[in-house]
Amino acid sequence: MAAPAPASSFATRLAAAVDRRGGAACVGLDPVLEKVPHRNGGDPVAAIEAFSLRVVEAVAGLVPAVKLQMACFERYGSRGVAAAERVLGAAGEAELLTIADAKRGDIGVSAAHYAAAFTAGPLAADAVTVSPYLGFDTLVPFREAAAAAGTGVFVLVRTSNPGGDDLQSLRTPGGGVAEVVAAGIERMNGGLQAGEAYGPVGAVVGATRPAVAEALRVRMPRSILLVPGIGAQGGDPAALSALFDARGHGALLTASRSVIYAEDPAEGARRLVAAAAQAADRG
Ligand SMILES: O=C(O)c1cc(=O)[nH]c(=O)n1[C@@H]1O[C@H](COP(=O)(O)O)[C@@H](O)[C@H]1O
Repeated sequence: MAAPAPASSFATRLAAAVDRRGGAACVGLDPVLEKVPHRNGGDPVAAIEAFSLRVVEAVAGLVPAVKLQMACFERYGSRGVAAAERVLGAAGEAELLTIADAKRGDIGVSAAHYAAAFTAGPLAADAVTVSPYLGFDTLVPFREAAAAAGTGVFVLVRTSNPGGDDLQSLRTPGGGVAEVVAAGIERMNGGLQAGEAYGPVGAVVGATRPAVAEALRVRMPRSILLVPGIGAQGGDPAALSALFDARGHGALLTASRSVIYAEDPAEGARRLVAAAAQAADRG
């Protein structure tokens, strides 16, 4: 028997959340012990968890989504992962959509297990980030798990870091590497459900190269773009208008350090939402 269809897709829930909060902004939870103000008696996991929960509380009701940087939790082993589970749970309860920024990428059965980890069970999130460099077949388990669960997958296409050029801009007979990845993602979103503008397979496109991001938008009309690189990395939200559709959907601007370490993270979140709303308005 076929699995029951999910109640609603990630794209639908994200669009509703963006409309509710007024802008397509995501706060990145990247807690780094040396930067968190309270050390919880020297227990690093307790400190980063408490900090993350405070940020979740501060930004709930203001932004549509949060993105948990799994590395910041996994480095502490099982206790860190347990903390990530609790932070994801708290964010979900606060009606924030959650993105597990895990950047996974592996073959066959390993990919299926990674996909299961982030769509069901204690680490389940509304979306997960993945790397495409082992080939498109490795993305299929993520797409299938996401389509079945009503969640999303964000594939790295053009990253925001300076070294993103090293591989992603290499030329191939089929175009630049990022364009080849974009074409593969576009194929994977084929067959949208009725009334849906975007499929379950989204793309990570850095804000630090707005013209490149714009060109990639055109190549992936059915992908939600997750856009890091504003704030601490210097990207300008005003340069990203073309990534949004006429309804202000289709892209999600994400920033971590500039919000969570702001004197008032709630104010940082409000500013981020306003910047995203302004960018989308001009789109
Ligand atoms: O996948 C990501 O989220 C990501 C992709 C990318 O191209 N660049 C990028 O910065 N990120 C992540 O986005 C966050 C950026 O943090 P800030 O620079 O502090 O806003 C970090 O968690 C990065 O790992």
